[in-house]
Amino acid sequence: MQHSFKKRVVVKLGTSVLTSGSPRLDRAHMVELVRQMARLHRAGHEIILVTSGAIAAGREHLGFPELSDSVASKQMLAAVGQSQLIQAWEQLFNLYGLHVGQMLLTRADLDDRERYLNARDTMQALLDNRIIPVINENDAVATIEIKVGDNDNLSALAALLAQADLLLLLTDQQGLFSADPRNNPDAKLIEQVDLIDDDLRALAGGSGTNLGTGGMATKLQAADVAMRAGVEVVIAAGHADGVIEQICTGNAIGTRFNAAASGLDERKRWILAGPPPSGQLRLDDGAVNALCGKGSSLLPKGVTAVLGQFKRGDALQLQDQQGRVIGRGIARYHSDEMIKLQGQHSRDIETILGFSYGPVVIHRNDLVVL
Ligand SMILES: Nc1ncnc2c1ncn2[C@@H]1O[C@H](COP(=O)(O)OP(=O)(O)O)[C@@H](O)[C@H]1O
Ligand SMILES: N[C@@H](CCC(=O)OP(=O)(O)O)C(=O)O
Repeated sequence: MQHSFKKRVVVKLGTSVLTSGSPRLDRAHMVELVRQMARLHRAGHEIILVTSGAIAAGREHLGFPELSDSVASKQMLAAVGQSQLIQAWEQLFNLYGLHVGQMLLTRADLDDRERYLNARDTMQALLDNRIIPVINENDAVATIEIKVGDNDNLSALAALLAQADLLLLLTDQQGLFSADPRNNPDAKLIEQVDLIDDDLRALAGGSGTNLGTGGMATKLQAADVAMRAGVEVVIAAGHADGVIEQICTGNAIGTRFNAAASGLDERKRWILAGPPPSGQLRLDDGAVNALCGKGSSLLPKGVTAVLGQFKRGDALQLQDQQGRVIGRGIARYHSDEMIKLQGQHSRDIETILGFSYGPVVIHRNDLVVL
């Protein structure tokens, strides 16, 4: 095996790959995937596994019980299945003398900066000790409000948390096609993507089965976040021969999303990964140019509208006059204060509010332009 440089790789295995489309975990195929990951690990790469399949494994372990479609039933299946799943991974990696460490995450663990840093430190400690982090969403306890909701987006967040070089989204298709190949036999594989725009998003449908969550749509969301943070992304078939090794050694396979030229620093990765926006700011053209072109901070003068209720420290979405999203940032002022400051000069902040947290409403260190 030829390896140009040692990579930190997040491998996301969808339910579709782990069950091979059947109602059971396909343990024979899991062995093959572990063999590839273990070989890469031995060659010096660092592997982080994001595994789906807890709910499928729970169903299988309980003998396919007749259950209602309630959240509680799914949580019960996830609780049973997650322990089956982690045992399977532990046993399989043990065959190669490797240990795994389980990290069950929810969005709440990543939104809060303190908890995000804790999770990052745990991941780093596992990797420093050559242990394979095995990640899934904490489905057994996570309610809809605090869930990431799908493992594609969760794996992108894991890639940001770990500052990975590469994210592999392995699924039951060869990659992203010009239409869902399940209903469009003429659909063509898209081999290379430099920019994810609305036209591309329109091609990506939901899951074609009731096993997977999110389909290609969530894979594109994940790829978008990861590539902006400087992580290369490949969507490929989990059953293609030696797929993980092939991708890690640079072979063209599946759909490759080129990473943005420069990665983001640690705090900006968290802004991108972390909190869903609590509100929006609409900006005038001058402010949009200053942010996008010159990397400036946002001054109150450039804000034309304040939408939503937010506190100082909350994440905000930034839009241009046409409502297009141009970035994300952390608010320096409360929404009530921001309303009073919009369109005003920075030197008047103290007079208007009776205090000041400084002349900018979002500092450039707290800002990610998309
Ligand atoms: N443009 C597209 N290209 C490829 N697959 C697509 C596309 N649009 C929708 N899909 C569907 O996405 C499915 C893969 O996602 P999903 O079922 O969530 O699997 P996983 O368990 O691997 O996450 C495919 O089986 C396919 O039916
Ligand atoms: N966390 C869930 C899987 C959620 C999910 O996104 O599934 P998939 O689309 O198959 O990657 C589970 O372990 O069953």
